[in-house]
Amino acid sequence: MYVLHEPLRVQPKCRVELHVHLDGAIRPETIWEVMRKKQLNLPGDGSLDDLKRSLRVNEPRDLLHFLQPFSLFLPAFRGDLEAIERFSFEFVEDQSKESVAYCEARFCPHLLLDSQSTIDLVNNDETENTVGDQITTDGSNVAAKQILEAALRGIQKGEEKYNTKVRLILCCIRGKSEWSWDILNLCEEYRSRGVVGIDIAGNDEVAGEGLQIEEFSIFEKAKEKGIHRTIHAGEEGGWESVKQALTSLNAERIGHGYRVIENEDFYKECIEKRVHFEMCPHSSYMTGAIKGLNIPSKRHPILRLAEDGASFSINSDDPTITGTHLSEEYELLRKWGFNEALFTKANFEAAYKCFLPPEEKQELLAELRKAYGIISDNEISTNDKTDNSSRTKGSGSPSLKPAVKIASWEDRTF
Ligand SMILES: O=c1[nH]cnc2c1ncn2[C@@H]1O[C@H](CO)[C@@H](O)[C@H]1O
Repeated sequence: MYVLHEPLRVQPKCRVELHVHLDGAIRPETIWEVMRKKQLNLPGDGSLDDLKRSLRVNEPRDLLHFLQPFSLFLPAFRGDLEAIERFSFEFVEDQSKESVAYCEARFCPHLLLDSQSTIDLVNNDETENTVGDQITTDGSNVAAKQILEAALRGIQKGEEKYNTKVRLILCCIRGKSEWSWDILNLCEEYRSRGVVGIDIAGNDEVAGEGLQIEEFSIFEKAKEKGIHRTIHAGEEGGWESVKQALTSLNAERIGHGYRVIENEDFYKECIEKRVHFEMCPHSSYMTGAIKGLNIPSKRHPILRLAEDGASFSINSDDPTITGTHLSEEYELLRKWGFNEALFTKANFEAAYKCFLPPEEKQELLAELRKAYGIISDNEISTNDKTDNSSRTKGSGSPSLKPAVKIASWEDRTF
């Protein structure tokens, strides 16, 4: 139960976001400027409006289609440390405006290697590869390490200015196993310098055979080394991919995971084990994840998770592509009947499940308690905090039950 000194309100620094792609959250204005400066082909008549239209995915199709716009704008940033630092800095400013106290942003430095290592994720068309610390003699080939450091510089400057804490998760990419060891090494090397975890993103269709044997050993190693792990699963892949992420890949959290509800027994097991799901409402439509759900009910899985007291967070995924930010995610959920108690719970869940070291996690929790006017930790009915035996089936508190008004995604209003 929540004890409040005053009515809940969205005030600065009361949200925690765990799933947003740094390269999927670049401002269209910045993309436009950088592309113009480099005289790269802009879509349509070259205006910012036409670029925005091309970046945004409006029709729910599939993940492949959803990821298409990345090939339009990522080349503009490849190997450009200044531009990478800039969008990372701007990212923190944008997060601060979204009332975010703490955020874990993810990206794959290798996707931003310069043009010598051009890779088109959508067409899987690659010319040449470089890894971690290779730099050509003329200095033109920027290494993954430098890309990462540029992002970290931008983030640090942003943090100092806007007082929103941001840490990075580095993504392995499906079908790009050759980068994965390098990514693990970067996670280890930069663990006390802003990197808090490892992920697997990308598209199964491009990868063809899905995960390679590499990923299994890498995630085993990550566990051994105490590197935190989250994995994209149950978005395009079925509930089995969630199971694989948890059992074979040692995932601590699941990126998306909507399709977990396709298997009732496994879903219940996840609830019992307090598996955390990083939910991204708008993108869940645009990637076709919701359309493809193999369940009789037409309700969005987040409503089910909320009712069942599951551990989940609310996230924006790829604002550049969806055209929506965190506030719009909250707005959508509010239309579906989410109340302030549910939002509060989701933010505390995110804080408990975040990858910060224990001391910093405690600081974050204290900051949240202050923001929400909560007196004591014992009053917070989040899953990690509460003794399970004292919780009834469901959220544990009637006040946390959403009064779901819009129950089917056919009724959704964007
Ligand atoms: O929803 C998603 N599912 C899977 N992969 C994604 C999603 N959004 C972005 N990326 C991929 O992750 C890379 C690193 O940030 C992005 O470049 C994009 O290709």
